Amino acid sequence: MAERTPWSLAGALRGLRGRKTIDDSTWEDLEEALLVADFGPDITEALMAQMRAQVAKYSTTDPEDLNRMLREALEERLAKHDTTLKLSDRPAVVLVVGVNGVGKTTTIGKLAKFVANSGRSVVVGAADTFRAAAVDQLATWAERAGVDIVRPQMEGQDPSAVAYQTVEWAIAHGTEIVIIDTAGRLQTKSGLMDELSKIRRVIEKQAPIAEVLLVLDATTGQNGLAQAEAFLEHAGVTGLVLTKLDGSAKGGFVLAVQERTGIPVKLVGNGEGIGDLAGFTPHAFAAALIG
Ligand SMILES: Nc1nc2c(ncn2[C@@H]2O[C@H](COP(=O)(O)OP(=O)(O)OP(=O)(O)O)[C@@H](O)[C@H]2O)c(=O)[nH]1
Repeated sequence: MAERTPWSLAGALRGLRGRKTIDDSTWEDLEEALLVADFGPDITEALMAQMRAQVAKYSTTDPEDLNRMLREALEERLAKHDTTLKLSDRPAVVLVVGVNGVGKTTTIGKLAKFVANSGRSVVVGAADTFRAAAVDQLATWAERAGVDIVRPQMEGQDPSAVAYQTVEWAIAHGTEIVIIDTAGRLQTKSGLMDELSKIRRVIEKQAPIAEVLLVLDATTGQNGLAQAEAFLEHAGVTGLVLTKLDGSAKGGFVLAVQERTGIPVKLVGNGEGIGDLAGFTPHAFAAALIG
């Protein structure tokens, strides 16, 4: 993550760092940079208070000190959650959920490749039977990633049946990792949540669920989070995936979303290519954020 990113605060902080001393305009610029980056008012206020207190405590006037303190404060807050993917079960079943268009299918393709690259066998399950095109799209990604796929046996098959068959297939073939795609939208919210809980129940008849990953589009920032509320309330989410960070100026959203939901960010999507997915490391992210 060393390259320049649109979500880095480095540009916004350049003016601040270019000054000889910390003054009133430093604080104004810092506050604006934090708000523009979508940290949200609460975190912005807390960070501002923390930085003012630290600057006073160490009686520094050097903007470089402030920059370093900010990076350390962000890293400390980002590291409050365990951001590692838990894939030690065999099979390790990963359920991927989220509203349509956020990048679910793309993320599954990238994740399949990411896991396969580390030498583990993978099968993906096309349990988004709601849209026929979704199955074909997932099949294309599975092929690119060089992993197996279990498709519905007929159009519109019960998604939980596909999820069940995928896990069954993995157990029969000794496949280590199972990644299941789910529909983003049904007619009603309760229909969607009933379907998800049914998928969970049938999977758990055969294997525990290792991770439920909620995919969020970083370009929509905190507004997009509202759309995902039902998943957060009912889907048993264990980790967040932030997609489209490459096209987003909202680097602060990463911290905001983690603090607001209490759920760790486990993966970050940085582009449309199959290699554009990275695990989430607070130290590296804080460094890239501050620049
Ligand atoms: N720039 C960028 N684009 C992304 C990223 N992830 C996904 N996309 C794009 O976002 C669009 C939607 O991605 P999909 O994977 O089809 O989203 P989905 O959530 O599966 O959508 P449905 O299949 O409609 O439910 C596609 O054009 C992807 O190429 C990312 O990390 N960066």
